[in-house]
Amino acid sequence: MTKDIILKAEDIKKTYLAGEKKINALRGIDFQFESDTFYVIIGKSGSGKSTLLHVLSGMDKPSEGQVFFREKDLGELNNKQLSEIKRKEFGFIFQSYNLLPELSAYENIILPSSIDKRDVDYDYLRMITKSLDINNFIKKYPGQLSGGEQQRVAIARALINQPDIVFADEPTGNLDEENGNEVIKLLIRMKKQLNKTIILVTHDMDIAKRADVLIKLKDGMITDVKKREKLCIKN
Ligand SMILES: Nc1ncnc2c1ncn2[C@@H]1O[C@H](COP(=O)(O)OP(=O)(O)OP(=O)(O)O)[C@@H](O)[C@H]1O
Repeated sequence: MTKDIILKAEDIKKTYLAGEKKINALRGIDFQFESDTFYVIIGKSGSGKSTLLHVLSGMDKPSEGQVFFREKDLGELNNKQLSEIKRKEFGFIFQSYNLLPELSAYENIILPSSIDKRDVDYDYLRMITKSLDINNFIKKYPGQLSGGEQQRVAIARALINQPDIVFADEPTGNLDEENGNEVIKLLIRMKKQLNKTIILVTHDMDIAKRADVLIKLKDGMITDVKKREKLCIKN
């Protein structure tokens, strides 16, 4: 079965200026991301992983090259159109969870819908909170939750608007091994259940082994791409 191309990077370059010095964080990235696939981007510190995730997700602009979400060139969109895509079609998960401490888990989860003044789809909400096993602490506040529980709430929040793509930047970076594994298991389960594309950045080789497609970055360039058949590991 052929899958849709959902996101496309064409000759992406990103240069930062640090004083007089030019840093070539991305040096020509070409890649097509398909729907319903778990991508892991791996590489050493400074190889450009976070920069690539930021550019792919419209959080930052490339210095050169184009990013297409479906047929739309993100660089051609105005701020309003871009924020709409980021709110409705993309979900974000960060290492630091980024939950609002004064809101309960439930209020944090539905926040993206409230911001958009959208009705919450309660059947969908029930399905994701059940799958992520959140219901027994849904009324608690982030300060009352463990790191793993907070990250599960953050995953539910990233999924509430039923995005096509979830971008995750080191989502297990603040978790111990057991909770980190649980979060990855849940992300993979949500991907299968909801047919999402996940693009995840990590240093962790154990997570990398679970990717459908593993992308290796070195010095701002893709040096290797491995598909699951070749990874030969089952989830
Ligand atoms: N805002 C910035 N200003 C200047 N240089 C930057 C900026 N952001 C990143 N860089 C530089 O760009 C290069 C790539 O950084 P990036 O954060 O994308 O790497 P990374 O692979 O995600 O690293 P890590 O695994 O440590 O998070 C590095 O040399 C970094 O120092």
